[in-house]
Amino acid sequence: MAEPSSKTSWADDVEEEAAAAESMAKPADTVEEPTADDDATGLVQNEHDVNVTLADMQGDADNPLYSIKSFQELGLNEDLQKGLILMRYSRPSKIQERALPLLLNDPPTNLIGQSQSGTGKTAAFVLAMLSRVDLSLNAPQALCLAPSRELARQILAVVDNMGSFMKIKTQFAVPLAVERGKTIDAHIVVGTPGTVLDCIKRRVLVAKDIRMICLDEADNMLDQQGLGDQCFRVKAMVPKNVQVLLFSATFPPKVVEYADKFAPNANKLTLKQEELTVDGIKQLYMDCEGEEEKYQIILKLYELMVIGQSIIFVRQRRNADELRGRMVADGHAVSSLHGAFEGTERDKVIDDFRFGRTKVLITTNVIARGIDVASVSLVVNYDLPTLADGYTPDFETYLHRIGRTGRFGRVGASVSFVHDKNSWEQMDAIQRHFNCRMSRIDTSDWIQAAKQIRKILKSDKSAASSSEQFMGVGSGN
Ligand SMILES: Nc1ncnc2c1ncn2[C@@H]1O[C@H](COP(=O)(O)OP(=O)(O)OP(=O)(O)O)[C@@H](O)[C@H]1O
Repeated sequence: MAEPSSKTSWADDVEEEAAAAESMAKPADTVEEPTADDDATGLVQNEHDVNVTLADMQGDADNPLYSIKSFQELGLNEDLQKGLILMRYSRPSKIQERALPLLLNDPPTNLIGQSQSGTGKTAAFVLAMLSRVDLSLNAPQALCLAPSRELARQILAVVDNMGSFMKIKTQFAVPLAVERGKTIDAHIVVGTPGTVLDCIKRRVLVAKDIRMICLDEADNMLDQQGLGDQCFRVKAMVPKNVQVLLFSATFPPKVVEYADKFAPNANKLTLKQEELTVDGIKQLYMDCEGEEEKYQIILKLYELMVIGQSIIFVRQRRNADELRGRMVADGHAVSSLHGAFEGTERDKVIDDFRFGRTKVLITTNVIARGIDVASVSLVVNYDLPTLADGYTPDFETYLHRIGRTGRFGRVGASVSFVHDKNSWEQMDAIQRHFNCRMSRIDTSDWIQAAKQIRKILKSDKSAASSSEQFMGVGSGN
């Protein structure tokens, strides 16, 4: 495996997980890893302030949510169909409609699935996992790996909800979540790679019946030194004929090699670079005089606007702590979340936000990917995302960050702050990379600026991407 690239603070947060798992006490009875030569949480969320006209979008052939088939036609069993009714999913999105037949076909074939943020990739792989497990066998059969505790927890909730009418047993596998001295007999295990690897090595998780392994945010995991290595080690410890699923909104060229190695001969559902952005997310920017003015502008934004829920992304943990401290001192009710928080503390912060008890969340890249809170209508890039050098723009993270709004056809806006030569260059590069244009919000006239943002957030229908289409469906394309 080639040297993975170094990433931003997101990497710090997830690598902590890896380190924590490694440091868990190892009883003598551990499983030897093959060498390289061997080949309920019941989360629900509030949806206030969100308008969506799904029927129109699902009938529009150019929309990522478009579908021509029903879930029944996709051959899902009755219990799963009941689960979908419970979750109020009436029609599959394009990625669900395309991926499910490929995933459920026999003999099982690997799949690399790409689709824009918020278009329902989770349901696609969760339905596949739930369809493949044999409930009469009380042993782990499907593993789902995600890069953060929050995302693993969210996926687990989807498995539990969708599987409500099945006698499915699930297990959360993140640091300290697996009870000491117990062997995992759950059918589906969802966790972070370090903990899952540790469970297998300690024989807490017996991997011989694993038939499916799914990586969510696969590009991010395979691209990172610690996580990528752990994912490959987990895969080396499950049966060789396992069906591998890789899902993400982004698969940058530098990761394609790892993806092909991890999921050989896969069917591929991919997007072109210019199809990656969701048009329902209006991308804006604000021109700030300097670092201090960024703060004055964020205050103004929250004073003048009534925003459903919003996420403010900053570069590092200390920036999150500082910004939160200042905003709280200035009378704003904001919370913050980053990798230095303890597990249960992290759960509380994210749950408070998910249930609408808090409205503004300041965070690092730790929740840039996958987190699904429907009523987030604004994402602020207080600091634009960069690679570890602090200068090169991190295109994928930008896309995932803004994708925390505009979920499944909803309308949302992102505002990026630019304040110096570097941030201007980064913004330019992002626009060129995605062939998109960010609109300027004039902060010298706040009445106008507030009107402009309000108009965007109030529009009741997104113009979801018109150029979206899947390419290269077929083995090994
Ligand atoms: N067929 C459907 N009908 C209605 N809602 C759906 C359907 N499929 C998914 N959703 C909802 O759409 C939202 C986004 O789905 P999901 O989180 O799976 O997106 P994603 O593609 O994985 O996004 P990301 O790239 O950000 O991880 C969720 O709230 C989910 O419940």
